[in-house]
Amino acid sequence: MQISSSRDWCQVKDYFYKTGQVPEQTELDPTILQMWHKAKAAGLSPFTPVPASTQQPLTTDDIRLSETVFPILKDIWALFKHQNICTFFLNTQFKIIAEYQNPDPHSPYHFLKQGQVLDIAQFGSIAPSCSILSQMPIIMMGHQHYLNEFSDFYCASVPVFNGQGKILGALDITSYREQLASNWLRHLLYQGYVVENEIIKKNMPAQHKLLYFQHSEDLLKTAYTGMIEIDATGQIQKANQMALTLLNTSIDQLLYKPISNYFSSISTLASLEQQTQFIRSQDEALFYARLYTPQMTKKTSHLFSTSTPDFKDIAKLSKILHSDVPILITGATGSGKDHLARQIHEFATKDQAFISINCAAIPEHLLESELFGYEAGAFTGASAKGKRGLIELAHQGILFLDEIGDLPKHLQAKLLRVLQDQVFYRVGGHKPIQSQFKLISATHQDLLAMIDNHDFRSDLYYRICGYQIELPQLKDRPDKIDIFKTLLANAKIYSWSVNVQEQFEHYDWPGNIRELTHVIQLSAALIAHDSLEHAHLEHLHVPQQRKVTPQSYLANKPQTSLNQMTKQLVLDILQQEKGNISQAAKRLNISRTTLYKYLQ
Ligand SMILES: Nc1ncnc2c1ncn2[C@@H]1O[C@H](COP(=O)(O)OP(=O)(O)OP(=O)(O)O)[C@@H](O)[C@H]1O
Repeated sequence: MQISSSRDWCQVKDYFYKTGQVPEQTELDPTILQMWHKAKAAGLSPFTPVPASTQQPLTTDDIRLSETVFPILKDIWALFKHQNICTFFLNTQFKIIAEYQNPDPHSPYHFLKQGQVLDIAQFGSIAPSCSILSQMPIIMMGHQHYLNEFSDFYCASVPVFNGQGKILGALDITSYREQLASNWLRHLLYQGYVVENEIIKKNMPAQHKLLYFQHSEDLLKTAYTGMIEIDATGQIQKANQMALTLLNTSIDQLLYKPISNYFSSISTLASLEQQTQFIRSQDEALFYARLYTPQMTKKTSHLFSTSTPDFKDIAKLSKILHSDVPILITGATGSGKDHLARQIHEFATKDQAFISINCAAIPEHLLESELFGYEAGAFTGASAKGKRGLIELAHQGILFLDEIGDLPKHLQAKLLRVLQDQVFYRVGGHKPIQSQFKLISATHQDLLAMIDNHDFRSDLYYRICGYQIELPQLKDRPDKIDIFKTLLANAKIYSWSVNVQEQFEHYDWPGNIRELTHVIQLSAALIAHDSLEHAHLEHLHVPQQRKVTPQSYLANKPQTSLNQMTKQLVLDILQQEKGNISQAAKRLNISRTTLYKYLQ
């Protein structure tokens, strides 16, 4: 049967629903037909409505897999975003473990959210579940979806494997409008290879090696390379899909066999480590080949982390934020998370609101009303007029959630809903309020460990961590001398001795930039001229022979810890100011609160 219109399709589906068969000669991919059968067996009719979206938490395995998948979804989205697509990865339990799309509350893809399970019994035939079941790439157009509600959707999907024949899930591109899905499929096939190769490389034991081979030398280092993982005895442990195609074999035939069974001319594997050479397969095909011991990339527990954080490139971070990708800044206390968030804001959006809140600093019972606001009379002591919350105030601006790891669990759930729907309710309110903001979050805590301990929601983690930047300790920062000089200049110190710089370089700075700031402020308050000759950092550990003559204010004091030293300085200044806290704080160029902290 030639199906040309929507009406024809409705008739076909109706006939199928009544008889369990499609009219004779209907052109329908057998895999899709199989899915229709499954949907019907589960009690679905083409008229069954799409269920309301519900998200399940991600498991640790899901999180690890999405670590690899997420950057690839970002690339796919960047390439096809003008076609108004949504792209996602569905695991073998049919759960979306990562997605990328425009954060529009009215988007037709509102049900394609991370954590959503798209099982056949509720959603009928969709491309990625078809790919998972058939282990084949697929395009599903309009009415080929079993549910009529999906008849405007066009989708392409490819399966992704783990190098040992096991399917991990499917990459998908979905669009609400008719598009050239075959273009997507070509790109998805390429990205499917990228994911598979990454997974093989990431999970490879240190003593294993990777054989890359291809007919063309140009393809050897691309995603299209054949890749075989070999253990120390030369036995095959894994092979990617391209290797199977090139050798015209199946994974079962290849696994755990000696590599020499497949390549007759491999005499010494070691020579392939030096340079690219020709090797010959059993059926006499010639390949360019090279053996690699991949650099073990340091396994970080953080997702989407930049390998070399680009501190100077605030412009880049600002661009990322303005493409609606939320940024998560991690790093130890005092490493400059708050400072960086403000710099990102200042770079491009000075005239937009920057609303910041430290989730650890506000008592738990006040945090909800601070964030979400409240209606008049919402609770005892509430203002008669009600109050707008910070989320509302951040509309069209930036919301900075500092110490997000300290957000209580019930507020994590509430925040998640705002991030998903951009709509929230004030405490005691019933009117939905819209707020669209860019999100920067920061924490010194290991959120993945918190997820494992059920202290932080994995779905929220994914919402806030579109791009992660980890600020290292001050002592490890490549630009630490620049920071040192900037802070000295801020304190109007324009010259200093070599010794001062050495002290700076030898000390560990456990309190990071905050500690350095305080030390410099103290030094500035205590020096007579604007040159730091011997400084008040002198007590820090510096090789003995390089010390200058002790002339400083603290020269005769015994060596002690930085905190004790700072406290001593504060006490001395306080004494000189006859106990006047304000005067002492002013002279030390620190706040009264900071001064009190030193006195504790
Ligand atoms: N790149 C920088 N250049 C100059 N000063 C900086 C820089 N980064 C941070 N600072 C200064 O260091 C101090 C601590 O920085 P900040 O408050 O941003 O750290 P933090 O990581 O947010 O700390 P915490 O986790 O304790 O909140 C601030 O006084 C800040 O102005």
